[in-house]
Formats: sequence, C-alpha cells, structure tokens
Amino acid sequence: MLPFERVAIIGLGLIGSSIARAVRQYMPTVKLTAHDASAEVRARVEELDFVDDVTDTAGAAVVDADLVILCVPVGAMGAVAAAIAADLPAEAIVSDVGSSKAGVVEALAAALPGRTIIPAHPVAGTENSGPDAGFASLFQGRWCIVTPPEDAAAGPVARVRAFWEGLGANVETMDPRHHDLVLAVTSHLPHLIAYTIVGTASDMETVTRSEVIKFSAGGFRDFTRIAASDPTMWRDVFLANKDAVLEMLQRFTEDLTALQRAIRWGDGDALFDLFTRTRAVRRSIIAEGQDDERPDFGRAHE
Ligand SMILES: NC(=O)c1ccc[n+]([C@@H]2O[C@H](COP(=O)([O-])OP(=O)(O)OC[C@H]3O[C@@H](n4cnc5c(N)ncnc54)[C@H](O)[C@@H]3O)[C@@H](O)[C@H]2O)c1
Ligand SMILES: O=C(O)C(=O)C[C@]1(C(=O)O)C=C[C@@H](O)C=C1
Repeated sequence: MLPFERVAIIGLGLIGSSIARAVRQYMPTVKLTAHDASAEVRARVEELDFVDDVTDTAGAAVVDADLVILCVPVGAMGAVAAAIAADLPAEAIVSDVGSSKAGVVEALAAALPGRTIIPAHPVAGTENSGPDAGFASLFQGRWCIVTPPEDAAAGPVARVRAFWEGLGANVETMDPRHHDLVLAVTSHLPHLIAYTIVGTASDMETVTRSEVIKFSAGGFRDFTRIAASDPTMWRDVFLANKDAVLEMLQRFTEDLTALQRAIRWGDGDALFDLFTRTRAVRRSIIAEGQDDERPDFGRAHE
C-alpha cells in the first residue's frame, strides 16, 4: 500500500521536479498537484508534463493533498507555509526538503500551529537548478534524513519514511540541530570553500581569468562544479545555519593555520600524515558505495 495518494509539491526546481518525476515513475497511481511562484517555471512544468495539475496559487495545490512537500529555498519556507495554511486539509502531513533543518522546523511550526509537520532532507543534488534539471533517479541509494519534532506521532513519521524509501532513498531519523551540525561539515562548509577558492582565483591579478579557465583541468575544475550551485539556495542555507557553519568554520580555520605552519617550517611529516588520513576517508566512502562516480550521476543531466 502507498503511504500517500495525493501529493502536492510547492517549488518545482531541481528537487521538487525530481520528486515529481520519481513519484510518476515509482508510484504511478499517486495524484500530483504542484505550484511554483514563477509563472515561467509553471509554464515549463506544463510542457514537461510530469504532474497532473499545475496551479496558480500554493493554496489551490494543497486543497486535496494528503502530503504537501515544500521544495523552495529555506528562507522562503515560512512564507509558503503561511500561504497554504487556510487551504491545508486537517489530516494532511506537511514536509519539506530544506538543506538546513532547525530554522525550517521553527518557521513551519510558527506558520502551521497544530498541524502535522515532518521535515526531511534528501542528501542528494547537483549544482543545477530549475525544472529541467530534475531526474527521477536522483534519490536512488542516497540518504534522506527525517527530522520530526520530539512529540511527533509514530504513524506520520513512518509514512514519510516509507514515501522516501519508495523513491529509492535510505532513510535515517535525526534531531534537527544535530542534522545542522553534521551537514555544516559535510555539505555547507565544502560549498563555502568552493565558493571562496573559485572567487579568489577569479579575482587574481597576476593570473588572468582566461588562464584560470584554460588550465582548470584538475582539482580546480571539481571546485567550479560545486561553486556553480544556486546562489539563492546557498545564501539562504548559510543565513539559516549560521551557528553550526560558524562553529565548523572556526575549526577549519584553525586546521588551515596548522597546515600553513607545516608548510612554512617544512614539516613534511605533518603534511604526509594528514594526506594519508584524508585518502583513507575517500577510500572508505567509495568502499561504502557512496561516491558520485556513477556514470549517469549529475553530469549526464548538465
Ligand atoms: N540543490 C540541491 O542539491 C539540494 C539538495 C537537497 C535539498 N535541497 C533543498 O531543496 C530546496 C529547493 O532547492 P532546489 O535545488 O530545488 O532549488 P531550485 O532553485 O532549483 O528550485 C526552487 C524553486 O522554488 C521556487 N520558489 C521560490 N520561492 C517560492 C515561493 N515563495 N513559492 C513557490 N515557489 C517558490 C522557485 O521559483 C524555484 O522554481 C531548498 O530548500 C534546498 O536547500 C537542495
Ligand atoms: O552534489 C552536489 O552538487 C551537492 O551539492 C549535493 C548536496 C551536498 O552537499 O551533498 C547539496 C546540498 C544538499 O542539501 C544536499 C546535497
């Protein structure tokens, strides 16, 4: 039996459109309604034809839903939740896909008092955005972290978990604050570093921009993929997860200073030991089958 029969998606970019495509593929009997604030996106989704009904307002999309998933930037979650409040059926479960959780949990609870809210975060994505960037297999074999409030009833949590498992994800439950700390180091800080290094390279005066582009075959090129990620999405993530990101950034800055010192004083052992440890991390990620080197992942959809 399916966990939900009528799913509404608000926000039809990379993640919203991937969920819609995956629902079409893996739960074909589910009725899908959707809304996006952008008229251009709504028109494109009509053309792409992966939902049953595209509505002009968020409220109209949710009137008949048993699951509503907010797939908008984290800074917009509260306003979207307020916009659907009056039309939301009493029994509907509201979820989201935001990359940071504590602030979103707070914003949704404030906008939808007394409603069933089970937030989630699929830890899967690419640097691309918009409805053309989505694909049905995005969540296959990837983690989805569900962050229910402490007093959440077991039934709705189980249904949201079953929904994500139905789209191919492995599901784990976590406290929202702990989620934010973990993701600050595994996702948010790496993005900040990529934005910084690409920004620094493009600002250099002694190395021209054309040289940066011409000779970026190796390490730098991988950073440019991450640094091409959506500016609105990432602005919101850093503002929303400020405390955890600043804490991780402090640790990172200290470690960077230690490396700077090792290079200055010719401490090859310190460099070698660190690089040996980090190589082992990469190898254990690959051994667990979590690397992104599957031939069709991300790049095939550029
Ligand atoms: N991109 C990733 O890798 C990734 C991965 C996991 C989770 N997320 C999270 O998923 C959410 C969506 O990210 P995305 O990558 O799909 O972004 P996106 O830019 O591709 O899509 C966001 C969509 O939301 C729409 N939107 C913005 N404000 C709105 C509003 N008030 N009402 C209705 N629609 C609105 C935009 O028009 C856009 O179409 C974000 O919260 C992000 O943190 C992203
Ligand atoms: O692969 C990428 O392009 C991503 O950035 C995906 C990524 C990540 O950092 O792992 C980005 C943000 C999300 O919230 C989840 C996944």
